[in-house]
Amino acid sequence: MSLYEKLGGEESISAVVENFYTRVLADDIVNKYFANTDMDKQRRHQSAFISFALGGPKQYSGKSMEKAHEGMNLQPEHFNAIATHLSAALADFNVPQEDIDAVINKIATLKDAVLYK
Ligand code: HEM
Repeated sequence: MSLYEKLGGEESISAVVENFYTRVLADDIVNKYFANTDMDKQRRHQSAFISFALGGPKQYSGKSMEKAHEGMNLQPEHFNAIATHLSAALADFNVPQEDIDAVINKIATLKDAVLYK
């Protein structure tokens, strides 16, 4: 069973995304990047992406990771902050640590695509 299914599907994923974004927007290391972002649009994108990262049915059809982060020159500290907030959000929903580790490992495969663009 995928982690997506374990969490209970789309509704739970939306709640995780909501929790995740509350954390991101409260964090001065990363929140400045979202100052001019339409957060509803961003949430939809992230929701689709996270569904994919957790093994859900939704296909992400947005921009490539390189294009999505072009001009931001993101650094490892930003990536780590985002990963930490995602971990904490999943922990809030009682996701077991080994499942959280698997999600973070999957997300980490995108590091090169996202950083220094
Ligand atoms: C594996 C890590 C990451 C993933 C999977 C990811 C995923 C995404 C996706 C799917 C989008 C939407 C692209 C679109 O508009 O179609 C996006 C946009 C964005 N990401 Fe990330 N992201 C990651 C890391 C980061 C980090 C570390 C930051 C740093 C703060 C960041 C900041 C942003 C911002 C600000 C936008 C919106 C740009 C705009 O206003 O259009 N992302 N990201």
